[in-house]
Order: sequence, then structure tokens, then C-alpha cells
Amino acid sequence: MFALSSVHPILLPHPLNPNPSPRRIRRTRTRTRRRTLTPTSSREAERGVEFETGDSFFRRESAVGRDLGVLSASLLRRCCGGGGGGLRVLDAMCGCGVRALRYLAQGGADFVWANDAFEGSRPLVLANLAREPRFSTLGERRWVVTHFGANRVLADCYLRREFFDLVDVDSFGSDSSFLRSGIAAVKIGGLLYVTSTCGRSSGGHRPRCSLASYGAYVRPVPYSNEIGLRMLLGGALREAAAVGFQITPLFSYYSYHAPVFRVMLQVSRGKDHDFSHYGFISYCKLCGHSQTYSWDELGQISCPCRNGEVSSSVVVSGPLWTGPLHDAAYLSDMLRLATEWGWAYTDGKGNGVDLEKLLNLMIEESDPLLPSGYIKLDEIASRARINSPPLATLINSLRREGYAACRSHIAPNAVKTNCPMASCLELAHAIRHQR
Ligand SMILES: C[S@@+](CC[C@H](N)C(=O)[O-])C[C@H]1O[C@@H](n2cnc3c(N)ncnc32)[C@H](O)[C@@H]1O
Repeated sequence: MFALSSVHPILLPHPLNPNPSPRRIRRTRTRTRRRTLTPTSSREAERGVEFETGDSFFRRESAVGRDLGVLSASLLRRCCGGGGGGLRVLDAMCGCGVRALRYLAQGGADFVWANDAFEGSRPLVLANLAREPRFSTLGERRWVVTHFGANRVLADCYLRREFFDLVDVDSFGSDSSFLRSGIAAVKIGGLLYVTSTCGRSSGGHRPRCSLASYGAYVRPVPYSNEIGLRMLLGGALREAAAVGFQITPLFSYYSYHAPVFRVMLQVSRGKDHDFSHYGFISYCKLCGHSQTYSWDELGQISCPCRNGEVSSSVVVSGPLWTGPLHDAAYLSDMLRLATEWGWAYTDGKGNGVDLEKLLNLMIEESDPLLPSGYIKLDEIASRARINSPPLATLINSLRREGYAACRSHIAPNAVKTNCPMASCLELAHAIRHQR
């Protein structure tokens, strides 16, 4: 059933590394593991589900990313029951199999395909999945484990027309070579959950890297981590458009561990190519003002502080996703479900993340009045030549002045606001005099 056919040229993976050999992957994995990961096999539990990590790549800090994936799977199961064949999930880079197991045990998946190119993890993944019954009450197999390059698996789904309701691609480094095949493996209306840990292309210090991976020339700005998410979304939009689809971001999550960029995308048919949220973001190094530009406005990029004149102080990144990072209604559904399951708060013993706090922050960030980017308190302090104002006081002052303002889930010491930088600095001075 899972014999893989040849790959269609449209979906060809990375030309130099179409199906990385286990040897190559083992080398990468070992190098990384020595630096940051669980050194030896351990028994773990996440939200009550137990599993072993063996010598697979496993990061405890990614538990929140797994929680968000499981909540999404369950919402999909509830809203459409996964269509006729139940909810089918493809975990294309399963590591020790924890996600696949959690999709089955908690996300309501009826079938999970767990794949990882590292063949040595097979006994471990099988043992972890064996914690769940292998057959459904109807006698259908509930999971299968394979060891191929992710692109080969994703392309094969497309070629055999066996689409999945949720495809999870949890890669190391850039995910850009999996975007097109990942989109092609998802059912229309289904979800693609992608991860990138490529800080090199998002930070703006290596614009050629970001250009190579995502087709976006990215420059350093104080809100680079949000730019990283927007670059990933922009890359996904472009890859989707190339094969006749469109994507809607349901949530975009950045975690400073690693760093990790994760986005959950809903894939739909692209009737007419909609590039209204695909453009450019400028940042003026002189005054700190940021602005979004569409393709039609490319010739007009300048900063109000330069009276519309072209200036080298204005750096431009793009093309990127310039639309909303999240869907607020979807996040509210996730929060309701997390509360229902008792996942909204930590258990006080250091287990789990405060999902209520995280999801509420993301809901606030979804305010359509808020522009791209955020302003770090350090930037306000250095521009105003004062100590950083307290974040809560600044947000309250901005709101009293009629601006939209909230915290950012990406940077704990930053404010997202539609207030121009100059007025932010005046408010920061006023706060200082009040104290
Ligand atoms: C970030 S880890 C996955 C972690 C796992 N999803 C979890 O939540 O614990 C990435 C995994 O992808 C595997 N891998 C790397 N390149 C791959 C490729 N091209 N195709 C399939 N698997 C790959 C590695 O062996 C590694 O186990």
C-alpha cells in the first residue's frame, strides 16, 4: 500500500538532497543533539501521554507546538469529522513519534502516517505508537510507520491522490523545500502545520539565505522574529499559488527556544491569485517608523521623516506576508477547547505552558487595527534617551490616547501598536515625568 512511485517533476524536492540518506541525517542529528538535546533516552509524558525518546531528536520545549497541533487536529475532527475517511494525519518528520501518538490519543485522529528518514528510530516509533490500539473498532489500521525523505512521502500522497486532513512537517532548519509538496499533500480545506528553525534566513543578516529559501530579501530590523514568520507565510503563499492553491494562516507562533517559527495554514483552492497580503515592509533606521507597501506602491517607498525623499536609512524587506498572522475566531475556539481539556493553565509543577496566556496574547495581536511589527522597549528607551517605561503603563497610555496597543507573544518586552514612533516616545517621556 505504501510503495512509493516516482516523483512528479512539479513536486521535485531539493535537487541536491531529494531523499537524504540515513547516514547524512544521522550525522546532522548527532551533531545537533550533542549541543542542545536530551542526551540519553528518557521516559517522558506530555499532557498525560507517556512515551520514550530513545536517541531520537526530541525537545521538551516544543511541547507547546505539539499542544497547538493537537488542539487544531481536534477542532478539525469536531467541525468536519475529517470527511468520509475520518481524520487522517501525516506526520512527515516524526522523530520518536510523539506527535503521531498525541494526534491519535488526544487529537481524535482516525489514522496517522508517521514518517522519519532516520530508519534507526523504527523500533522506538513502533513501541510508542503501540500505546494506542493498532486497529479501530471497524478493524481498520490506525497507523503506519515509514522511513523515507519527507518530500518523497508528500509527493507520493499527491501522485496517489491520497490527501491528508492535516500534514505536519516539523523540520530542522528551513522548511522551504517542503512547502510545495506539503501543500499538495493536504486535502482542500485541510491544514498544513510547518516549522522552521532557520534563524539564519529570518534575522536579516544573511539576506541571500532568505532569498534562496523563501524568495524574500530580508534586512535586519528590531522585529526580525515577526519578519521570520511573515517570510515563512509569504513563501507558503507563493508555493501554494504556483500549484493553484491559496493559504490562510490560522495561527503563527514564534518560540525563542532554538528559535522556532511555526505556522498553521488552511489550504484552499486559489480561484484567482490573491496577492493582496503579499508585499513589502520598510523600516526607517533614523526614526524607527515602519510601513507596509503593496507591489503597486514599490516606487513610493520612503519615510515621512525624509519628506518622501529616497533615503538609505529606509531598509525594505520582502516580498513577505503582510496580512494577519492569526485568525482570532479560530484562536478563540482553540482556547475554549484548551480550557475544556484543562490545558489552559500550567499544573503548577512546571508541566505544560500557560496556553490561556499565549492564546489570549495571539487573539489581541489579531486586532485588524494593528500594523506589522512591534516596538521593543529598548528601542523606545534608546531613542528617547530614558529608562524603559513599564510595558503595562505604556500600553494603558497608548489605549487612553485612542491607539490600538497590546503585548506581543513574540517579544515579551515589546508593544504592538498603531501609534507612530514619535508619539510613542512622547508618551514614554510623559510616563517618566509622572513617576
Ligand atoms: C525536529 S525533528 C522532529 C521532532 C518531532 N516531530 C517531535 O515533535 O519531537 C526532525 C526529524 O526529521 C527527521 N528528518 C530530517 N530530515 C528529514 C527528511 N528530509 N525527511 C524525513 N525526515 C527527516 C530527523 O531524523 C528528525 O527526527
